[in-house]
Amino acid sequence: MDVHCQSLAEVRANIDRIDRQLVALLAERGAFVAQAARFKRNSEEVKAPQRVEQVIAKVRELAQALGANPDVVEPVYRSMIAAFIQAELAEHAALAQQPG
Ligand SMILES: C=C(O[C@@H]1C=C(C(=O)O)C=C[C@H]1O)C(=O)O
Repeated sequence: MDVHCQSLAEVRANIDRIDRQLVALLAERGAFVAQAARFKRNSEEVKAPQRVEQVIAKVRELAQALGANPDVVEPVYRSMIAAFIQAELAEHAALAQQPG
């Protein structure tokens, strides 16, 4: 991180720029999470707790490698995945209502 801001406004402009990128990535990630529902038989498979722990371990390693704080990244990811699981459960229930 080599940008040294000269004002709070400059800090916030950078945060706003990054938030736009993050939300775009969340939209893309969410679309793939929704597709996962098609390949699962029940809500336990939707929740996939072993996969959650794999993702957490992976992003903690990535955080170390990329200069992020793993103790910030982990709770952010746990919260994000919990919300995605709720959306995937809703998608799974909607698919179960469809004929065929
Ligand atoms: C997308 C999946 O479904 C859920 C969402 C996950 C995620 O957001 O990374 C991980 C595991 C599951 O809880 C999956 O099983 O891969």
